Amino acid sequence: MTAFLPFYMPVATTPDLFPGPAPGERERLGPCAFVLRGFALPYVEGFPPAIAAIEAHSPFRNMVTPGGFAMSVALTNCGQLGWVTDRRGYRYTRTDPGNGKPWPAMPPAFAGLARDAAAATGFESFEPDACLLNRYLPGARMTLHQDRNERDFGAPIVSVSLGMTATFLFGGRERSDTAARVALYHGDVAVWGGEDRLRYHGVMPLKGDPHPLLGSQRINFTFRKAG
Ligand SMILES: O=C(O)CCC(=O)C(=O)O
Ligand SMILES: [Fe+2]
Repeated sequence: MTAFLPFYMPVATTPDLFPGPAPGERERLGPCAFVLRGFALPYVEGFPPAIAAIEAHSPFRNMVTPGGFAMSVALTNCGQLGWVTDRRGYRYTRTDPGNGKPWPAMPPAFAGLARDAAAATGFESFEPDACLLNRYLPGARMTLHQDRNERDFGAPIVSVSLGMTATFLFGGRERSDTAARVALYHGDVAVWGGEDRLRYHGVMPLKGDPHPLLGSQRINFTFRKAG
């Protein structure tokens, strides 16, 4: 079980604007799964305008699952491929089904963050072609699932958290495996790949205090090599 212990235990939390473990810490969730605390912080200054530009082109929307339920998380995409769901299933598309146009380009700063986080956890030359943006308002959640609509499971998943703190669930290869609960704070980056690539994961209903910069929401970017 040692592989599932964090490299470093969290240190005292900062009581003010940015709660949670100190930036720079690395926690290990599995042999090839990590949380890099605060890794995104040096990159995020230009992110709010970039998100606004993506949103102006391809708004966040609550898509419907194949089972007919509207997701509580609202999503949009940037990059060559975008993840979508409707009654026909889950898949990647080159165009936004809302407007028929290609998804907005992935800003170079987003791709740079994804590459650097992947390299920092041993996944060299990660070139994401898809960036899913998830917006959680209080109460929104993501049930346990595997990310398995990508063509090649050789590339990792790089997942960036911004805004309100979330409780991330990181389970095993089977849906019934017990999931670890990991608080993800503004600026944290989770990376999982290799033998951990198909681990079940999800997010508990969002609750708690608004974030000083982003208010009452959490935005998650999930970078993938989909095509
Ligand atoms: O919001 C998160 O942290 C996880 C998102 C996720 O698992 C997904 O979009 O597939
Ligand atoms: Fe996922």
